[in-house]
Amino acid sequence: MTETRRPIIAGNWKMNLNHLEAILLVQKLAASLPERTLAEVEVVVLPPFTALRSVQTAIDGDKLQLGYGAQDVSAHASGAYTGEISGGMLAKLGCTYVVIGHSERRQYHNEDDALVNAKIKAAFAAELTPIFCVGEGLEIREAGNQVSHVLAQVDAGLDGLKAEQVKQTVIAYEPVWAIGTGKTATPEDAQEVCGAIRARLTERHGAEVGEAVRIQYGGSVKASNAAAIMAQPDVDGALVGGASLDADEFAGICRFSEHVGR
Ligand SMILES: O=C[C@H](O)COP(=O)(O)O
Repeated sequence: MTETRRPIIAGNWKMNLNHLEAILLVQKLAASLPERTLAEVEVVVLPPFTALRSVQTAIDGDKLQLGYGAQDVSAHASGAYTGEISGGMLAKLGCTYVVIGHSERRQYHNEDDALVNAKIKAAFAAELTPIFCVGEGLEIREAGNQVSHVLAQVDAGLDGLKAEQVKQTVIAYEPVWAIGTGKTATPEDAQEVCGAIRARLTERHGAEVGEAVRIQYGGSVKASNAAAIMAQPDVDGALVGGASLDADEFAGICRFSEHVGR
């Protein structure tokens, strides 16, 4: 990370917590975060759709300094798409962010790069900020092709976007083999790919965009390893799964700078 990009730590709760449990977690998290952390770091929670209204009420009601968003969005604006949730619905709930292209959506729902691109465009149409996920599977990593694989995902996902939209996008690099497995990429592994993503953004969209985009690392991030990952120059945040369900652990990740003496 650098001083010019504000770190963003986002907790992807995945399919966990009902709306009552969600309120408790948000309140406990807010109580665990000191002012200094909240001034330095953008802290975001990404609950299931069913908890969004309750999380909105808790955050607005107590004026908590937390951002929030959803874990997916439809590529369509409205209509006969049973079970889907539109960007407009999320915006109306006060969401700032929406996760798009998470590897679990790609794997279990066959989401391809074209659909991811359409969803990113749908998010912008609703004035939501995408947290756009990319990452390689184990076979690709073992073959040493992680950089080219991820850059192809980045190019496809951002295809047709204006430079201003790319600049606003948060990109989450999540090596699939490190998600929920306890295997964390080394800080150098994370930097290799995040640095390549930034170089590609600079090449395609100009230096201003490349310098501005925030790139997160995701995959078994914990309070104990967050500081080393965040110390990498092109890593500006973390997309946290399992550890975001525990307020103390997630707050520990958000407080990463205390471990590097900043
Ligand atoms: O969205 C979050 C990632 O999939 C990481 O999940 P994890 O922290 O449980 O490995």
